[in-house]
Amino acid sequence: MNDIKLALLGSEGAGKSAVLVRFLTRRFIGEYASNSNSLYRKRLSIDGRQLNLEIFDPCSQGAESRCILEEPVKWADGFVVVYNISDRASFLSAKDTLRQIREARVESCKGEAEVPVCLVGNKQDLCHARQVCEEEGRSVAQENRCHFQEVSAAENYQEIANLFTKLIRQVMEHMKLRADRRRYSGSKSMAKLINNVFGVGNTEDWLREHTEDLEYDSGTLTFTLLCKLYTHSARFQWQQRTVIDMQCCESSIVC
Ligand SMILES: Nc1nc2c(ncn2[C@@H]2O[C@H](COP(=O)(O)OP(=O)(O)OP(=O)(O)O)[C@@H](O)[C@H]2O)c(=O)[nH]1
Repeated sequence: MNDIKLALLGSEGAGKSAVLVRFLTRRFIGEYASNSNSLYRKRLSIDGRQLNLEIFDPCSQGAESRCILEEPVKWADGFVVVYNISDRASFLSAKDTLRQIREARVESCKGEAEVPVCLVGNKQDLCHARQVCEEEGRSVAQENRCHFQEVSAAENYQEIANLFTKLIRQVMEHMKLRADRRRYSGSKSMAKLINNVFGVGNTEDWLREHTEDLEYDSGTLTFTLLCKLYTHSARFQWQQRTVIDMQCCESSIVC
């Protein structure tokens, strides 16, 4: 089962808790306690996959608020940044939060800035008092390469459910991409190791020549690769049993 961690960020009163509670319960509750950080847990199924969802709703008041960005930015796999369309200051603060997420990710995740984020303009029902036009929100989202959605936690459940579903899908793809990248670099290191230790110039030919007993396990897309490594010169025989992911092995053969 996948664990997915999301964080809601935004200035005080933007409607973070309202948006989140709408998603979790389908209800709009007028007032929320806002003097403490909250962590919500929910199990759900998306595209047939069971997920453990954790959503952090930080308190944006008092002393705790000063450090909220540092922790969620490292902890979360994806972000919902909320502003209030009838409060320009909350929009400017959301812009700044997007910038801080990008910068913090670059620092803490070795250049991996592309964490999934959704910018949300809340309180769409207050459009008579609008201070931020929809186009502005969309363009800031484009600049930051994130998804954008205007919603009203007070009036609409479906848009909020859709935006969370979209974000969770994006997070799952992002996690898969990162795992593939790790596997690929792992397989490259393995090929390098074989080259260094055994002086084999072309890993692809070498693997073909020296690999026996491939045992496929189609269910998990893994197989056991039983390598028998023979030195050229003499009777010295190596046996090494390594479980390698199918994709990993394919990329090691390619490289
Ligand atoms: N009209 C309208 N009011 C909303 C909407 N969403 C939230 N509110 C109201 O805005 C106020 C603040 O909402 P919260 O969800 O507590 O905002 P928050 O961002 O979690 O605030 P903090 O916890 O203080 O950071 C509450 O009075 C909500 O009832 C909305 O979509 N429309």
